[in-house]
Amino acid sequence: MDEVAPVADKVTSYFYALLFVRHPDLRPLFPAAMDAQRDRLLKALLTAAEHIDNTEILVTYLQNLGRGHRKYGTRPEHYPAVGECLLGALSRFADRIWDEETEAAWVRAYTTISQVMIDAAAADELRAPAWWYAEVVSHDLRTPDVAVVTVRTDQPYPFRAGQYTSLETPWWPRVWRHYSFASAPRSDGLLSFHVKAVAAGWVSNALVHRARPGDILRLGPPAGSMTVDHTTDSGLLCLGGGTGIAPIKALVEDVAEHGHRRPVEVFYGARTDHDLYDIDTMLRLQQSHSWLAVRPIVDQQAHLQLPDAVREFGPWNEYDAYLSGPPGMIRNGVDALMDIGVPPERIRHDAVEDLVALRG
Ligand SMILES: NC(=O)C1=CN([C@@H]2O[C@H](COP(=O)(O)OP(=O)(O)OC[C@H]3O[C@@H](n4cnc5c(N)ncnc54)[C@H](O)[C@@H]3O)[C@@H](O)[C@H]2O)C=CC1
Repeated sequence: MDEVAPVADKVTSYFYALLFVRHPDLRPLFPAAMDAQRDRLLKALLTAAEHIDNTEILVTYLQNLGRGHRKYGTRPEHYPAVGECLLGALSRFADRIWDEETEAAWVRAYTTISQVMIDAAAADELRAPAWWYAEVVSHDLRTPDVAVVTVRTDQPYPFRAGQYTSLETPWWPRVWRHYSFASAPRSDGLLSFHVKAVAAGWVSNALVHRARPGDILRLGPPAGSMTVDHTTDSGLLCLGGGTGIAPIKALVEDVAEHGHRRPVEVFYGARTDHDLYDIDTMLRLQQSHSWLAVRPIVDQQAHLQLPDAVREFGPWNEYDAYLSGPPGMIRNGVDALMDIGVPPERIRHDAVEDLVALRG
C-alpha cells in the first residue's frame, strides 16, 4: 500500500477506466459523476490494509461493506471483474515492486476480502431488503442551510440510536451520502436527519433546498457502532459539533428510554449562536431529565473550540465518550480527551473515513 498511496488518484482513475472499458455492463451501477466514488475505493482498501492484523475489526468492516453494497445492485459475479481490474491498475502503478509473489499475495487478499463481503451480503438478503424507500413527511428549515428532514420508510427499519444510514435522493441517482439518525427508534417508525447544505454538496443541497414532503428517497442499511452499552451504568460524555448533535440527541433519548439514571453530559458546539439550531430541543430534554446536562459552546463567545471547553470540566475518566461532528473536531476531540486521561477504549465516534462521506 505504501507504494500505491502517493499515486492513489492515478491508480483509482485507471482502475475505473479499465473496469468500464472491459465491463461496460457494470457502468450503470456507478453514479454518473465519479469524483467522490474514486476516493471511496481507495479509502476502503486503505482501511482494510490498516486493520489487516486485527481480524475482528477487519471482518466487521468488510461485512458492513458487503451488506452496504447490496443497494448498488452488486452481485457475486461482479467481484472477479473488479479484482482483475484492480490488479491491472496496481501492477501498472506499483511496477517497481510488482512481481509474481506480490501478485499472488494480492489475489489471496482480494479473494478473502470479496468472499467475506459476498457471504455477508448473502446472509443479509435473507433478512433485510437491499434498500428502503423513504417518503419525506416533513421538512423543517432551521437555518438558511440546515434542515431537519423526517421520512417514513416503506418497510420497518430496525436500527440503534447513534447509528447512521446511507441516503440517495431522486435528483442524484446512485450518489449516496451518510446521515446519522437524529432520534432513537420511535414508536411511529419515522426517521429524522439533520442536514447541512455544504459547498458543492449535491445531496445535502438537494435535501435542504429542494426536498419537500412527498419526495421519495432511498436508504441503505444502518451502520456504525457509536451506540450505548446498556450493560454498564457509567456516565456518557457527549461532544456534538454542528449537525453532529443529531446522533447525540438520539443517544440521550436512548438512555432516557432505558430508564437508567446515568449522568449524561452534552457539550453542543457551534460557530455562532445562530448555528445552535437544535438548542431548544436539547434544553427541553435537559428540563425533563435530571441526569442530563447540556452546555452550549459557541466559538465566537468563548474563543475556544468545542474540545477545549471539555477540558475545563470533568474529571471524565469514569465516563464513556461519544464524539460526533466535523472530522477536525473528532480528531482534536479525541486528542483532548486522551490528554485528560479518558482511556482510548472508552472513546467512540464514527470512522473519520465515513465522516467524509457524511458530507456532501
Ligand atoms: N456521526 C457523526 O460524527 C456526524 C458528523 N457530522 C458532521 O458534522 C459536521 C457538521 O458540520 P457543521 O455543522 O458545518 O460544523 P462546524 O464546522 O460549524 O463546526 C461545529 C463545531 O465543531 C467545532 N470544530 C470544527 N472544526 C474543528 C476543529 N478542527 N477542531 C476543533 N473543533 C472544531 C467548531 O468549533 C464547532 O463548535 C459535518 O462535517 C458532518 O458531516 C454530522 C452528523 C453526524
